[in-house]
Amino acid sequence: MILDLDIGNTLSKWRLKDAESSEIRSRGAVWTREEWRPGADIPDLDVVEAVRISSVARKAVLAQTVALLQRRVRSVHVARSEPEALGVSNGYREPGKLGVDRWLGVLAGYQLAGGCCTVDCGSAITVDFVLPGGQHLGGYILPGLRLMKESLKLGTRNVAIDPDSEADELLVPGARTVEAVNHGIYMAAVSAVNRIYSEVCDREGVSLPLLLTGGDARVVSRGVQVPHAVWPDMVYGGLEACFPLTAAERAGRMSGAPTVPRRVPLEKIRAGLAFSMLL
Ligand SMILES: Nc1ncnc2c1ncn2[C@@H]1O[C@H](COP(=O)(O)OP(=O)(O)OP(=O)(O)O)[C@@H](O)[C@H]1O
Ligand SMILES: CC(C)(CO)[C@@H](O)C(=O)NCCC(=O)O
Ligand SMILES: [K+]
Repeated sequence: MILDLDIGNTLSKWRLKDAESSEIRSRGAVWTREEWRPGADIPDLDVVEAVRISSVARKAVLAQTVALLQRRVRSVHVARSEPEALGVSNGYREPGKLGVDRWLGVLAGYQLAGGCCTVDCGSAITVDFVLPGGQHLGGYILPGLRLMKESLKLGTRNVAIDPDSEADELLVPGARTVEAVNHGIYMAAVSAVNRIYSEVCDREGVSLPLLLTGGDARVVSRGVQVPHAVWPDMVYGGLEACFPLTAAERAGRMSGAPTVPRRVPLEKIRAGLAFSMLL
């Protein structure tokens, strides 16, 4: 089995992938913490022959995790943001400073769709762009839905946005504090994603496929106007592309990759942008 680990600021997600069949056998998530000890909610390391890790947690968390895993597993691969990989050129002035989850998302997106816009809706919402020739432009980082809510301190932190709500319900004016907060932060997130996407496509003169991932991707997706795909395993896809271990991975196939969303004509994106700028 291959253990893929995506250590975020809040949650550490894992999945076990069968090295022979390429099937995903199990998945889980635990709070990110210093010690990643096997136990409840953590996979059995006896069946693991290789580990691939993406981590944006503090250095100590990664160091402890790697030390623990190296005692039990033969090969442990840790992804890093590089100046260049798999045809993509990192847009950061200091490439190593780009969050590796963003870098892996961009690599997966580029392998799937060529030039694209990748959005990760986690603790932070990040939006990244890579052009059809492989130039990554950099991107945007904004607070995620939960962070926005917690920062308001209005006693609403425990009332999450129902992930099954329709965008229409979430965008109307709230008639109670909890609604005003939930609808406000939802409006902030989806407006930002719509605007950033249109703005950058307009500036670069290209209509790019849009890909969403992260814990809040499904709910944000409902408020995104352009055709797009939700790809829960996008960061894992980047790990597969960087460290291909199975036959399917070596052939360039990533587990759970969606079909590439339909490209909207650039004129339509520009018309939408012009309209929103009139308001
Ligand atoms: N069980 C859960 N626990 C915590 N947050 C959850 C859960 N399910 C969904 N979420 C939502 O997912 C978001 C967290 O997203 P995600 O799981 O992508 O990761 P993260 O660990 O915060 O990632 P990163 O720190 O890399 O942004 C939160 O804003 C929250 O609204
Ligand atoms: C922005 C987050 C927290 C999103 O997970 C992560 O990608 C990160 O810690 N990035 C480092 C800063 C940067 O990407 O510029
Ligand atoms: K993440």
